Amino acid sequence: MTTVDKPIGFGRMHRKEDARFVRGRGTYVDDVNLPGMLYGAVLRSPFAHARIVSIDTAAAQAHPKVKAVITGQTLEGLKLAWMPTLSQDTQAVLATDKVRFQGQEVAFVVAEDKYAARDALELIDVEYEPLPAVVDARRALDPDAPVIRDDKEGQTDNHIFDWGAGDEAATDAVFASAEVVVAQDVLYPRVHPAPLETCGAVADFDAVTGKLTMWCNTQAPHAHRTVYALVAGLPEHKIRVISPDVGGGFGNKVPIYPGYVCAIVGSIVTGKPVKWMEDRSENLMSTGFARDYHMRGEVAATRDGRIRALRVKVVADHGAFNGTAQPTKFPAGFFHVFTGSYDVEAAHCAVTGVYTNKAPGGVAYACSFRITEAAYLIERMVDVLAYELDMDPAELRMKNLLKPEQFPYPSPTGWEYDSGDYPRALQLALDMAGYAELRAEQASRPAGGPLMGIGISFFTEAVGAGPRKHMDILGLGMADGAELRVHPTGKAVLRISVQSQGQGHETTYAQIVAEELGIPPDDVEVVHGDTDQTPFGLGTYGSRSTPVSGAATAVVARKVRERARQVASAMLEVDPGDLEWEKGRWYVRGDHAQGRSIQEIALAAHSSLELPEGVEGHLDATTVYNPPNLTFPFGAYICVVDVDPGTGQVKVRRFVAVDDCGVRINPMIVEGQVHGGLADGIGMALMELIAFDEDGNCLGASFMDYLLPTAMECPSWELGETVTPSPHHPIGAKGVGESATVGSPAAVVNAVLDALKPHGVRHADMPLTPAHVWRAIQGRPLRTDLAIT
Ligand code: PCD
Ligand SMILES: [Cu+]
Repeated sequence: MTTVDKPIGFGRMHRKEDARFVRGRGTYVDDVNLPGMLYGAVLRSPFAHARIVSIDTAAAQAHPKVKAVITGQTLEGLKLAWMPTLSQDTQAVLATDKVRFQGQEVAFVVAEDKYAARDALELIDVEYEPLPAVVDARRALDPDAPVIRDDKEGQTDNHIFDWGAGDEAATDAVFASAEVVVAQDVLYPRVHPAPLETCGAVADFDAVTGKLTMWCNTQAPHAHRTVYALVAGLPEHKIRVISPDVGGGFGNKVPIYPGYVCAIVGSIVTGKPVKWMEDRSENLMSTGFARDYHMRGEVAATRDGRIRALRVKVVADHGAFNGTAQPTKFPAGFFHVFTGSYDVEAAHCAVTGVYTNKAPGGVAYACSFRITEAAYLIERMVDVLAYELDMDPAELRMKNLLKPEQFPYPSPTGWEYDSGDYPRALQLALDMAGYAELRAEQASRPAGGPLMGIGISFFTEAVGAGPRKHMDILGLGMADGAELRVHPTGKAVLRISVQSQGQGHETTYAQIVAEELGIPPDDVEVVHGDTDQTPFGLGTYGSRSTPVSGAATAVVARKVRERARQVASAMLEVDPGDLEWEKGRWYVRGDHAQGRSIQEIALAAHSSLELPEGVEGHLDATTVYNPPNLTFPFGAYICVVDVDPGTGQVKVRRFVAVDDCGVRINPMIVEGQVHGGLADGIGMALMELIAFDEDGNCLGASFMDYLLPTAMECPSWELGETVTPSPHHPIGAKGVGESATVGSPAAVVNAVLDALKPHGVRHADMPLTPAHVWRAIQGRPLRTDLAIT
């Protein structure tokens, strides 16, 4: 496929930011070096659960290069020992009373260089009194389970919340009369977003001006600034958060971590800038994990394969502090989109959140708040039903998919899917895969030999949070601002509140301006990631940038276009109503030659030209976009695997992915996003797992144990597309950044289990490592999340 160098608008344009990235000239947090800068390091708990008896910092303080040692006690004096989480819980910045997970922050050393800071950690003497740990979420509510959050008044167990959606009575009624009911326990194990760049910050507090400048690789600079203002009591206008180039976020860089607060305190107490960068193990052990949902799904159906109702119960492991990032009203995120892409009579889910002695998180790792868990569950359950009915999983899906004429579709759990043509996408995927031939190949395999499996998944996402009426984070509404200014010479600057972590926003947002105004994308500079330079907005996660900020960009460009019309009417001395727009130019209706380009108009807007009453001059506009609904991208995925029954080794032979994200701004970038997510899916389905032993020791704290997929595990992707524009989005686009991560794990797992069908295996949990597959074939599947089974 060809990549056009310079489309004026949508198209396969090379990424503008790559000019600096491929030359190694990006600026990441760790590239920020300030005069006199000091370095911080965190002392972490070796225990999952222990009382702190004493902390002796004298020897560390005496280290010649150490400038400060901060403990929970220091912070208590500043009322900073605890901070609010994004789920209205509290989290220890540095532990005072107890440590509650292995790797928890206990002390912070500030020194002249990073080596001295790390050395001094070993000089701190902490006396711990170990306590029994809660490791298994399903045991967290046992009456004899140790209470983890005894810091919280009135908390006498490990219960966080109960939440449900749908109509329980109606669902139970359908189940009571159903011809077929299948039930299955399904685990979505704890995984980690594992961005290549770990989390970090440089805090620079200027005692003279009282201004704090915080370089931090956050996905949500404005939200962070507001929270710092609230937590530290600093005036918000005296805080500047700069999120420079970010080496991957994947939800890991949404929360505020104790290290950030410590860097700020370190800078305040030393009067010097302080850098804190975590290492790989710290990132995997202590920052926001994802999933950890213990689900029980039930399907009620007719014998001929009509899905009638769904019932789900979930125990959600939130770790030691409820630090889940999601809109306030939704403690289980958007999990209630679990009815997926199917037309069901009734559905109900009940989710119970519990504390365990594990790192806090539950971040939306490529999943728009628990949508990945939901999509995985329903797609696994459909295959369990197919197994039970001995029906072809493609046929079963076709039979139950929503029909195009049902949109906008009100779901039984309260969503309104904006648009879709599901059968078309599934048919395209089946055709691309050559489904009938694959099944024929499978049927012709001799028994006892190598196994082959074909797995299908169909997913619907709800992305673009969100309408202010329903969605906020810590009380902050989820609308996003945009400002566009066209300079006298026709070049433009767009300022947006979202922040790219590799998605290519500097290119695609310039393309949206180009599409709407006809200014070449190279002439549009996109400014983001700096709270002093950009309008307020909640940041990039949940694939919300295109649905919200992309819409804001189109709207603000259209406002500028209307301003340009007024100026053009003065230039051409005609009524504005007699002007017609074509990309980049206003012209007189009926006289195409009489017109002015957007660049000519920009110059005139800054000139001495007499402008009509009420037109102020210059060419700029601002807007705040509050989306009317989320957007609902969808897709059909087919995975083909070969399984060696002797070793349990799985090889992904082919992967067909048909995605519909509405109008594509830059198809090349969209395909790159899909490639990344498909690799993610293979990783989670086959390799990735943060496991714990019975004492709560984290067993996956390096890339030797936490296995990431590489090109070796990935086939050459086969991509297809359909385009169903979002009816409420100004350019018809839907988010896509997370689609493939949401949709692909089920396709891989369904393929492996399809291969194991001759061995009578109906279900096995991720990750399907060789050992686990081999045991499943022997009829002895493992609990994958615990090393103790
Ligand atoms: N239709 C359409 C859509 C879209 N697009 C494009 O694509 C991209 C993406 O988008 P979206 O979907 O809107 O998304 P955003 O918001 O931007 O982003 C976010 C996402 O993104 C993804 N992807 C990526 N990539 C990279 N490179 N890196 C990173 O980090 C990342 N991450 C991941 C995640 S996870 Mo979360 O945070 O968990 O919630 S969420 C997420 C951008 O550029 C845009 O513009 C286009 O073109 N078209
Ligand atoms: Cu931050």
